[in-house]
Amino acid sequence: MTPTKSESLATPSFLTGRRLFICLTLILLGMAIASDVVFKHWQQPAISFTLPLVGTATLTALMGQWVVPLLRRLKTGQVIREDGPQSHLKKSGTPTMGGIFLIPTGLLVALAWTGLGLEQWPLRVLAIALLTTVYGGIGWWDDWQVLVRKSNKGMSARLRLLLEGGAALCFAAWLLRMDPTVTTIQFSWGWALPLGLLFIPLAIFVPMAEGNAVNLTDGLDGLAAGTVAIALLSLGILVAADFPDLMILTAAMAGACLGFLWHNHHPARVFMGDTGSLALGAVLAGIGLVSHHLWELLIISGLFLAESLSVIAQVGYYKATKGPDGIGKRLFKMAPLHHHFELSGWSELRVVATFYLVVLVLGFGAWLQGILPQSYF
Ligand SMILES: CC(=O)N[C@H]1[C@@H](OP(=O)(O)OP(=O)(O)OC[C@H]2O[C@@H](n3ccc(=O)[nH]c3=O)[C@H](O)[C@@H]2O)O[C@H](CO)[C@@H](O)[C@@H]1O[C@H](C)C(=O)N[C@@H](C)C(=O)N[C@H](CCC(=O)N[C@@H](CCC[C@@H](N)C(=O)O)C(=O)N[C@H](C)C(=O)N[C@H](C)C(=O)O)C(=O)O
Ligand SMILES: CC(C)=CCC/C(C)=C/CC/C(C)=C/CC/C(C)=C/CC/C(C)=C/CC/C(C)=C/CC/C(C)=C\CC/C(C)=C\CC/C(C)=C\CC/C(C)=C\CC/C(C)=C\COP(=O)(O)O
Ligand SMILES: [Mg+2]
Repeated sequence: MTPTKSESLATPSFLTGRRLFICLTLILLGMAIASDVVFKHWQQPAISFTLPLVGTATLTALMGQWVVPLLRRLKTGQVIREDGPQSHLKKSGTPTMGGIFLIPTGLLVALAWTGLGLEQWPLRVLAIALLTTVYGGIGWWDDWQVLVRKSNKGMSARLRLLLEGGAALCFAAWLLRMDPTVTTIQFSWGWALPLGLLFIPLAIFVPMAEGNAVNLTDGLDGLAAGTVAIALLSLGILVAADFPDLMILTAAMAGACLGFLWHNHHPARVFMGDTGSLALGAVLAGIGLVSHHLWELLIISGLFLAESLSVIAQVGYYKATKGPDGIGKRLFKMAPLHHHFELSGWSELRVVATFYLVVLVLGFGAWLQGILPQSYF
């Protein structure tokens, strides 16, 4: 029987959450192995993508076997917002705060691996781990407030942005002392932009932007963990040559996302919550800032940027078009962007698979634009 329009828009029959998870695992493994071959990491296995990726993925998946039931017992069931997509109401009660095992596992493996494997004190990894932990703590507090208040109103947005900004400022201060050359933004084709002290507001903006953007993206089963895993590996490939410690951090955190996806792929048994999403944005931002790869990070983060811009545009347009009745107009069926596709008849799986593809293309584009000869521009 031919599928109706909505069914054909919904999910291709072969696509299931588990198959999408397996497909993503194979893609990430392929990216890691190919990069290890190109960089000849086999000569020194401690410095590789594949081993920390696989090791952390396995560890995180095993951790989840214990933590997910614990979160369920602790009644950390997600409060689903009434004004979100109605299709999400059936997710009510899914344990959230899954970031409490995703983030520490990835960071601890990265610290141990770089400390032992590189025989150097992983100061850069430690600083990024600290920023990530603070952002995860802010997210955890927000998740906790939501659970305690049984409403989707967490910590006030103002307080949250203040705490995020403060943490980012401390990180920026450390970074400027550690590496004053970081104030010159490197673009491709030899272009550079010396920002001087203007680097400080940018360095505050990036972690806040990435953290909140990943938080907004964290709205469908497996969406945030999968897209961030791709983004991390894509960034890791770009920094591998000059920053082996940061390469290992990207592989470990991508592995943690992959292990988390074992529990979070559709239908999700756990959500990462703001605990995980804010932290994952922070780790992306920290690596981009420390490695002088903000331009490439911006390209790789294109989907996260689109999700944020969709919210900003929707709210701004709604407020600008409010009539006497206080009702405004909408640019999208619903923001963030993934909800717009859901309300357009796409199944959750179809949106997630498409968004994975988008981030893969962006990651490839970030790499390609860096190797194109300068003569082209
Ligand atoms: C504000 C925002 O963007 N929130 C999004 C963000 O929420 P967050 O708290 O981080 O979400 P959680 O992490 O707590 O929950 C995640 C949920 O995601 C699912 N999930 C997660 C992980 C996973 O593995 N699987 C999953 O399935 C699960 O359901 C979880 O519960 O991120 C969320 C995830 O992406 C987004 O869903 C949140 O977006 C919601 C829908 C939202 O409110 N977005 C706004 C941009 C918005 O306004 N959207 C409207 C639709 C809602 C609406 O009509 N709102 C009214 C009332 C607004 C007033 C109130 N929200 C407020 O803050 O004052 C409305 O009038 N909105 C219009 C557009 C508006 O702008 N009004 C302004 C404020 C005004 O002046 O009136 C839309 O786009 O139409
Ligand atoms: C866009 C950009 C680069 C701006 C720079 C801003 C700045 C301060 C610059 C100062 C220095 C200067 C003058 C620079 C000029 C030269 C320049 C711009 C160089 C560029 C160098 C470069 C390549 C930078 C790239 C940096 C980078 C990687 C950016 C990441 C972009 C991204 C992924 C997202 C951006 C999102 C965005 C447009 C704004 C985010 C605003 C923000 C911090 C938070 C808003 C969050 C939001 C939309 C909604 C809040 C609701 C929520 C998150 C949750 C729900 O809340 P509740 O329901 O639980 O209450
Ligand atoms: Mg959230």
